Amino acid sequence: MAEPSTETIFNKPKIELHVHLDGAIRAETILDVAKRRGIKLNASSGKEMKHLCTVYQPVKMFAEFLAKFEEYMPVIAGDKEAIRRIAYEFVEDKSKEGVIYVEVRYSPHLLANTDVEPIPWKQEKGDVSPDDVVQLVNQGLAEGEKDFNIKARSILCCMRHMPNWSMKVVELCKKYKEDGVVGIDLAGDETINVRDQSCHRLAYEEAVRCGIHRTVHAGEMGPPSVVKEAVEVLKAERIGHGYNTLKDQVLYKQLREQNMHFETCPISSKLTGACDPDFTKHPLVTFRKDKVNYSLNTDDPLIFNSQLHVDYRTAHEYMGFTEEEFKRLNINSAKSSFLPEKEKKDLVNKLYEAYEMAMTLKFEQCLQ
Ligand SMILES: O=c1[nH]cnc2c1ncn2[C@H]1C[C@H](O)[C@@H](CO)O1
Repeated sequence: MAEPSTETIFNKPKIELHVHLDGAIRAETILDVAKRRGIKLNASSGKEMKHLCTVYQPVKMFAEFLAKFEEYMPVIAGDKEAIRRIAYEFVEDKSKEGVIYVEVRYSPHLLANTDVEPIPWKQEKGDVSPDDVVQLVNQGLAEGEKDFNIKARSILCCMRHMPNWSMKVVELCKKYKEDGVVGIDLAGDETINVRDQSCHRLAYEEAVRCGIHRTVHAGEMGPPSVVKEAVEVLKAERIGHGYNTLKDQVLYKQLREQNMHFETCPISSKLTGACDPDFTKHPLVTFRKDKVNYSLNTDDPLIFNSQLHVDYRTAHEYMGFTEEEFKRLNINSAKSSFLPEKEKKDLVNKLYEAYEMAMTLKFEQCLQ
């Protein structure tokens, strides 16, 4: 199968709802920060660094993909300047891809080196707490918004294997609700056996109680039961990936009727081994045919050595997506964003204008 070309396929304003900040760092920045901090790396150029971080072929085990973060997270974590910088540069990179609104996600704990148990990435104890991380990311995103004329909001991740972090995550979502944090997520390996998931559940219950928007990584590697649990127990409003929902047709029908939003990431899904590498067999083909509510996203562009236009081109070349369908999915993405209602409406109208569509078009019509 030929690789998709790099030409931009949908050169219009786009929305991205599923991208990990720590999976979207510039390779050059990692090198630069490592040099400043005196951290030795097995790479001496941006190109070599990128090579170290990239997954080129579908991995056999999801853990192989997650292990890539170990190559560079010790460089960025615990460094205030680096954390602010990656958030700022992220906004610049997204603006260059034609994204006008992005929701970027990360685990505050995985970038901290104090008030986190255990301290991640074998770091020494330092002075950057999960709370500091959120403030630094907020600053970087806000500066980027000003300089690059795009809107950037964030989602804080709980991690599947770290239920003891989850209550702090929801507390941070509450604390920074007016400062750019729009939702909570549950990321990591869905297939691992965590004995006691009750802390995730309690965190999500608190999120519901406080009006914090909720998404959950589910049905990427895990079975449809994980999706069901995400919706029924964790009250997820969107599903991260969700491909395996198709293996339970009753659940799929129910979620379609609910207009559930699926945050799909085609390139990611091939390289993590979540989906058949033949894109003509991708779950997105079915989602498209059924006019489901979904977005197109990069997930971890550093690790997949990719950019958003590659996902769009893949959808066009292998799945037959048309310009009209790209418009439709972006409008649905805007409508499924975690922005407050008024801002959401403004964003949707901005897209209608950019796409030269009638402003009065209703959501229901758009879904047809
Ligand atoms: O595709 C993914 N599925 C599940 N977890 C993921 C994926 N991409 C990144 N993560 C994890 C690793 C990151 O450190 C964490 C927070 O962004 O989320």
